[in-house]
Amino acid sequence: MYACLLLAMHPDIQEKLYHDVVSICGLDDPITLEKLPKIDYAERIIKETLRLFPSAPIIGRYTQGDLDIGGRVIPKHSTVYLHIVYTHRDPRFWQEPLTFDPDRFLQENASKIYPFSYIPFSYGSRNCIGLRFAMTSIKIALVNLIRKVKVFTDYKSVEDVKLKAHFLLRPRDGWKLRFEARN
Ligand code: HEM
Repeated sequence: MYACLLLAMHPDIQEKLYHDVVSICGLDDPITLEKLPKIDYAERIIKETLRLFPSAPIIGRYTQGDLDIGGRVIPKHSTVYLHIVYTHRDPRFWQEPLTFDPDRFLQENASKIYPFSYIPFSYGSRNCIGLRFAMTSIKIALVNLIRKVKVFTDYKSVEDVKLKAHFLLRPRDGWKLRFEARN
């Protein structure tokens, strides 16, 4: 849904994705696993969407011992919350953090991404085991949708979308999305 919102706010990116998808998969051909890697623009769009709107906005950890982070000590038996949204929008790590730019995830730009500044699926031994399944299913859903419909929204910018965190990240004022069939 957030990818739809961002594509609706950026019709140029939506059109580029549409043309990429149609040139690789046609209007009705099944989206096969062989074709999926070729639609790398969709993958970059999803990665950039998960940067701006990580579905799991906050994760928690419990310290089993004192934890020294650059001279600041978090005592043992503390619960620590990591705010993924803030990390993903931190201007120390991301240039123009609120700009939707899928090309941040082009292979040649990947080296500029500061380590651990991008953690939509967390990191380490307890990271998301559904990562690949999630990326593949989101990609298939998005690609299928975008070749059939155009998406519109009343939101003008990322800043416009006020957030609330239930268990998952939600837009406080609703999705404000409209879909129109392509002919
Ligand atoms: C966009 C989709 C998804 C996102 C952004 C996401 C994100 C995350 C994050 C951030 C964590 C770490 C939680 C923590 O460290 O406390 C996590 C854990 C987990 N995720 Fe996902 N997830 C997604 C989809 C899925 C799917 C589709 C599945 C299952 C098919 C799944 C299964 C799990 C499981 C089982 C864990 C716990 C792993 C553990 O504790 O060892 N997730 N996910």
